[in-house]
Parts: sequence; structure tokens; C-alpha cells
Amino acid sequence: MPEQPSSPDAASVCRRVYGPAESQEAVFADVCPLLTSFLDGFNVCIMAYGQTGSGKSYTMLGPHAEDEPGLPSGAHADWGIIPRATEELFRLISESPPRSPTAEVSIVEIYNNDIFDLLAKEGSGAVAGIKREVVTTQEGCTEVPGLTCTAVASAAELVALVHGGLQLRARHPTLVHMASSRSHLVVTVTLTVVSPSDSTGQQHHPAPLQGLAGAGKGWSTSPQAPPLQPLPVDHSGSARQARAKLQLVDLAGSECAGASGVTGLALRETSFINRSLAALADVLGALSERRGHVPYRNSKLTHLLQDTIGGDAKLLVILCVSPGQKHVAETLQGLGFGARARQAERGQAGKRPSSAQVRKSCVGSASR
Ligand SMILES: Nc1ncnc2c1ncn2[C@@H]1O[C@H](COP(=O)(O)OP(=O)(O)OP(=O)(O)O)[C@@H](O)[C@H]1O
Repeated sequence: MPEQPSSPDAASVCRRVYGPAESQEAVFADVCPLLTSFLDGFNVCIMAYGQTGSGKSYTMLGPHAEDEPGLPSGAHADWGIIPRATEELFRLISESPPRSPTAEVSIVEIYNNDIFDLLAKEGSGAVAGIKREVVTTQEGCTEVPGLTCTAVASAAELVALVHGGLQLRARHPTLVHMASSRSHLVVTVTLTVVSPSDSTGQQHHPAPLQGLAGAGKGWSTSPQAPPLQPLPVDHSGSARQARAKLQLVDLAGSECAGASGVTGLALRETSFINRSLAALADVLGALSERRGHVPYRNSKLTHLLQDTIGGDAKLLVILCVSPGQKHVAETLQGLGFGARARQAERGQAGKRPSSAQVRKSCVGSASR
């Protein structure tokens, strides 16, 4: 893909197009503000979408992330969004007031429309991808009963867990990509702020996190972050909890079975991948058209991401496209997906309790 949008389509889809020589750092600079939003209490989703082999895993994780034993010390030009976001997140948390949020992480892959918990341990203590289900709670939030959520206190801990999860992720060589990911990877970071009640039993608002980001706003008072009602608030006991969710998603690649030459099991995987990506496009389409019904439950992927792509959440889609002429059909298909994501910016989710506007953005990324 050329450095500048080459067609009205590309120009209208993308907020920003990154050329082949653009650094990981430059891409992350545009992602970074969403971490501030997360710390302000918004649910946030950052996902990479594109055809197989176009650079999604590179963008989200970095090169050979499955081989990297954790977050290396010092600067690393090749780091992808997940290690960079993790590091930035904990930097911001370290600048928070004394009542800082606690962070938990869960890591799942969605393989053939089944959710596997990549942090779950068997009785022997070995990590094994255990199958889970996603449900919608009475409050309208998504939940995965039994999902392993591990408390993390540093970026290194979190990235080490991601590394461990990647060891279990399904991969399969295809004609297009020798190390093709056959599943969607979803890393979920949940921040919890607990605000204790005072001696009268009166409950305070959750501790403002804005000090972290210097925005001067709190979880429930920020004029720049008005739509905070949808945050699940747990009034159990004497403390009040507010949670915000960040989902970092490395999608499996869209794929033309003819081009990738897959057969048998891999062909079945391709079919599930393409169906779930179509379901994601349908959800974005429904959001952009402000339809009353958003078909989140048509696939496990969209059901799992419901809290961070619908309602008042902030979604950032990075489209990875191939610079090769022979991939132009896939590139156009990716731009079509991006256009839906972009249009959803002004849409509303029908099932969310708040009618506040959905805020979404789309960033185009050309892979090298
Ligand atoms: N910007 C880049 N600079 C250098 N190498 C890159 C870049 N983007 C991708 N690559 C390399 O191209 C190859 C394919 O990239 P990657 O694994 O990220 O593709 P993918 O879109 O995740 O593929 P799949 O959907 O099949 O899993 C990898 O070897 C990766 O390191």
C-alpha cells in the first residue's frame, strides 16, 4: 500500500495511513491516548485486522513474540502494541494517587468458534488451553465463567503471561504465511478501583485516575468522559468497585482458501475464521447503522468483545494491508471493514443502558 491513500476509499476510511517504513513507535504514538481513556474509566478495544500474513501479529506483539521470554529491559524498537501498551499502562498507574487501580489479565484464543483460556492450569499445574463459554450477565455485560484472571503488578509480569499464552496459540503453515495464526488472540486487562464507604455508610465515587494521565477528570465526573454509567459498578459489601476493560486483539487473518492452499483441518479453521470476521463486520455494520439489534451473539468473538466494541466503549482498528498488487482484492475487503468501523463512530449500541454516543476510530496501517 502506498504511503498516502491511493484512492478516495482509502482516504475516507483511514484516519492515518502508515507507510512501509513507519516504526512501531510511530504506530503506538497514535494508540497511546486510548490508554488514558482506559484509565479514565472507558472500556477500550484495540484490534488488528487484515489478511493472513499482512502484519497483524507483528503490529500487536512484535516479531517472533512467541519466542520472546518476556519484556526485555531497555528500549526495543520492534515491540508491538501489546508490550508497549502494557509498559505505558503501568507507568501511568505508578503515577496515580495512593489508591491506585489493581490490574488483572486474562488471555484467551478463539479457535473454531470456541474460547480457550490460555492461562488455565490443569491439576498437574501445567498450563493448558481450557474451553470456556461466554455469557451475558443480567446487567448486560459479558462474562466468561471460570476464566483465569491473574493479578499483575508490572508490565514484565503481564508480558510474561502473554508470552506463556502464545505458546498455546494455534498456528498452521499456509501457502501465504508459514506461521499463520489460526485463532483470534484476546488479551483483556481489567482495572478495578475500590472506593471504601465512610463511617456514615456513604459511598464515595471511585478514586479518580486522571492524575495518571493528567487529564484532571475522574471515572464518573469527567466532562470529557461523560458516558461512564455503563461501567459495571458492584455495590457489594462496604466498598464500591468500578471496572474498566481493555481488550487487545490480534485477529486471525482473513483468508481466501484458494490462495492459502489449505485443506482438511486447516480449511475448516479458515471457514471459522472467515465466518467470525464476517460476524464482526456485521456487528460494526449494525452499530454504524444504529440498528436496534446488534448481533453480538452470532459469534464467540463478537460476544466476547461486546463490552469493548459497543456502547460507550472506544474501538481502534488497525488495518494491516499488503503492499502487493496481487492482494488488492483482500486490501479492498479490509478497507471495507475499516469503513464500517469508522462509520460506527457516530453510531449507538442498542442494548447498552446508556444512549451516549459510541466513539470509535480507525487507523490504517500498511504492513511491509
Ligand atoms: N512492519 C513489518 N516489518 C518487518 N516485518 C514485518 C512487518 N510486518 C510483518 N512482518 C513480518 O511478516 C511476517 C508476517 O507477519 P505477521 O505474522 O504479523 O502476519 P499476520 O497478519 O499476523 O498473519 P496471520 O494472520 O497469518 O497470522 C512475519 O514474519 C512478520 O515478522
